[in-house]
Amino acid sequence: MASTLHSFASAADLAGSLADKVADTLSAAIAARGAASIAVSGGSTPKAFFQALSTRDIAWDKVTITLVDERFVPADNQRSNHLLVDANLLQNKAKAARFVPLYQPAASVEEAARLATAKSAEIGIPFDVVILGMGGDGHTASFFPGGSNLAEALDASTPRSIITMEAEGAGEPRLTFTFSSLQDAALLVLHIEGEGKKDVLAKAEGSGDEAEMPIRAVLRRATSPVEIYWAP
Ligand SMILES: O=C(O)[C@H](O)[C@@H](O)[C@H](O)[C@H](O)COP(=O)(O)O
Repeated sequence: MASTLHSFASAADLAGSLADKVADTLSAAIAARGAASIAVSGGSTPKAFFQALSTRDIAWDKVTITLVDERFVPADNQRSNHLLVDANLLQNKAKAARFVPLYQPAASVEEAARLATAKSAEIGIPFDVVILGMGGDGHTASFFPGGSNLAEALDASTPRSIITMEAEGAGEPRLTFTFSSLQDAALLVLHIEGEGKKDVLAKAEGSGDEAEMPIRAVLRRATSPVEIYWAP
């Protein structure tokens, strides 16, 4: 599917503009069906965007927030994406939103994925908003090159679910929504910052296997247009 690049002079300008766009999309969903959903990424890039979005005046009590992926660590662990969202997005007006975690206290990451899949089923499909990031290796969500379940994660026929992923660059075992769960969001955003990530994007947009740079699956096969938000 087509992608559109939205370039901004600064990260602050991007954060404000993306917060406005997401708030408008969530409000339109609430107006249409009384509810809205958003799945966000972790990492370092989205912090300013989360803080800007948390101040937007929308019916947050009608919004469900979840994560596109999570490290298999509890929410009090510094590596937790839940902790990042709690500290930066579930603040201010957005405190009223419902949050659905991916991490589940379970004997194994596989059992946690089964529990998380069951809990996420109540969110409804497709997501109204999905915010993806991208690593320097071309991963997105927890679709890492060489990942233990990468083929299953990227297969469009894999049912919408949360699966596990282990990979050299991932740190802890991961819990990740599948490509099929994310790729048809009403608003599908890839949020990247810095010249380095722009170079990675240019390489990903070129030829090569999806397995080498899994973001390619989104850029090439997502049914929704990909809105790329970039700032230096
Ligand atoms: O759990 C995570 O780390 C994210 O979901 C991951 O996919 C992230 O979006 C990229 O790794 C980019 O991370 P940065 O924004 O820190 O570069």
